[in-house]
Amino acid sequence: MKSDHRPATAFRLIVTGGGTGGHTYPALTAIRALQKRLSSEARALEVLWIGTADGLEARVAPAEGIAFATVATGKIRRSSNPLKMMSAANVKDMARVPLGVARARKLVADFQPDVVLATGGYVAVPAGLAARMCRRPLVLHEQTVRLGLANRKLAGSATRIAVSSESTVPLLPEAVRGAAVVTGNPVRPEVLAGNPDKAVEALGLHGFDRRLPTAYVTGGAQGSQQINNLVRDVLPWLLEQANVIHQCGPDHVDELRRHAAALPAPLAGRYYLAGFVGSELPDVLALADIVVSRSGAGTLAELTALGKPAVFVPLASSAGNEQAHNARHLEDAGAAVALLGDVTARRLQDAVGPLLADPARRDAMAERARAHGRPDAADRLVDVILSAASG
Ligand SMILES: CC(=O)N[C@H]1[C@@H](OP(=O)(O)OP(=O)(O)OC[C@H]2O[C@@H](n3ccc(=O)[nH]c3=O)[C@H](O)[C@@H]2O)O[C@H](CO)[C@@H](O)[C@@H]1O
Repeated sequence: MKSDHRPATAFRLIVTGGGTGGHTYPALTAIRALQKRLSSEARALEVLWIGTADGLEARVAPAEGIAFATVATGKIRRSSNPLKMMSAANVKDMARVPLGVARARKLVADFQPDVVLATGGYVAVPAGLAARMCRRPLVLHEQTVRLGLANRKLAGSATRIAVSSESTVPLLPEAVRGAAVVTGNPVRPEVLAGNPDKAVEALGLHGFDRRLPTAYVTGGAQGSQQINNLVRDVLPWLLEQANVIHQCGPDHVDELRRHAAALPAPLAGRYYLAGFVGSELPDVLALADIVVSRSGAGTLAELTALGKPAVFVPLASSAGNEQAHNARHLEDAGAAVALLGDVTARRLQDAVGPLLADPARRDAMAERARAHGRPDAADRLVDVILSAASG
């Protein structure tokens, strides 16, 4: 018998963005949330991710079974010195931009997406421009308070600009403000579902003293030399009162391990070093009573969605000093401690010590952090994508 029910056509999405975790994970989370929404309507999703060969997205997308294509991009190294801006590396990279746009244009023309979603990072520029050339709806997602460089370039071409904070809207150029929608910054759902005991098992943390609080120290995907040095300087003191999981960046593990070899036995058992925390991240966050961290937008979205007391050591050279802004914003809300300016080991001790000693203070801070979380950000971004597709 002939059925009247023809399968609805698949929704076709091109995602572009990446480089760091801050641009990659929101894209991944949006894809998964869109998939879930569409499958509840018995509709399929077809996705193509356009990224760079050496960014985090080149590992994340294929691991999730997402079709992945690369384009040449121009990574412009910012400098206040105009001579440095014209460095050989910058000039060479700028020359690659037209190549990237041409390739992206072909990819977009062939794939015919319903929407192109750009989540920032310099790779987003060619595919974003290609969306406009091929007259496909372009949705930008911005994680930070001020638009990043790629999103600034694309803002004039965007159908919608999804932003993570209300305070972004007045900072947008007036001509594009009408396209802004506040969604929040999507957090991977698994990050919100960690289990502390699993972290102990998976990482073999059997030397941890569970009567003590646990501190998770993280410098972002590459690690932070500054945070590593600070922690190294206070390590014996810190381990007297806490277990410590220290994510230090893949390039710094050996050096820190050599340093830790001098720790006496009970303290050494309470110290766990990792270059990068992969699938265990949710469980590590669940185990953590406090977090010492850079204040990138992705990390902040996760810590506020979870409600974790944090001590932030912002990256001073982040674009527009946005990490300092992020950290100060949460400190003003009583949800974190922000160590701005010159951070010494003494300042870190003075910030971390009272928190480790006072569970009630940690709880109050966690509560205030949670008030800033937006666990529904992925769903809101899906609404924006679907509405952009329907014109
Ligand atoms: C140096 C730089 O340009 N930083 C920017 C970059 O941050 P960057 O990507 O470095 O940092 P974010 O805090 O935004 O995101 C890091 C992500 O990686 C995850 N993670 C980290 C370490 C680890 O071992 N395992 C792991 O999974 C974190 O949980 C988080 O999801 O993009 C952010 C969002 O646009 C900006 O706010 C930052 O200023």
